Amino acid sequence: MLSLFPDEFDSTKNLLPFDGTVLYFGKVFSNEETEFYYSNLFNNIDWQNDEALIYGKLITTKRKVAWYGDGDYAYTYSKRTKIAKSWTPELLDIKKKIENLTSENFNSCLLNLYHDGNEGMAWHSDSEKALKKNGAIASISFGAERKFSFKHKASGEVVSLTLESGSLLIMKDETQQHWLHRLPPTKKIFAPRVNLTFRSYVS
Ligand SMILES: O=C(O)CCC(=O)C(=O)O
Ligand SMILES: [Fe+2]
Repeated sequence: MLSLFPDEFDSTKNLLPFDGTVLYFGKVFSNEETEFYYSNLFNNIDWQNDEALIYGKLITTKRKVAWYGDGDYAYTYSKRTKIAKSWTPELLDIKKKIENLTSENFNSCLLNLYHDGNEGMAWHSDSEKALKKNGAIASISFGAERKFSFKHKASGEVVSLTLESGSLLIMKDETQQHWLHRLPPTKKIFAPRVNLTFRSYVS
């Protein structure tokens, strides 16, 4: 499609055809902010190797993760429990900006560090019981551009887009009930990507 404004995205247009809402805002941070947050988060976040229990075996992933929030939430993910750390000033600034842009509120953030295209995230939905039902999840990307896909659980229909550095994506309404999402691995990307998913937990 030909567009006069190829860098602008209609953040009111739902990318999903049914059963949920996904809005892509494109780049919402300036190039300077994007560079600043990328290196700040890369260097200062308390990154941990993710651990998952898969068929009873403890697996350590190459991708690194961190969890920050308002309170010391205990968060169970892949059957491992983690306690949220207190916000850094930069994470709070990002959270405020995203809350203003989306008119949503978030109380925690799961961060992912993908060192290169070999690392990704398999099909899943973010629908743990502790998450607010049908609450919005805001996904912010800094660093390498990566493809991101949704797959409808019943029909198998797939919707894909590219997540740019400095961009914001929102998943809300029944999205997590009806759609899986993933970050496919790729042989073509050699640079790291930092991803932040702001979420709302109920205690
Ligand atoms: O890295 C991404 O863009 C997605 C991460 C994700 O789906 C998650 O943390 O649940
Ligand atoms: Fe997810």
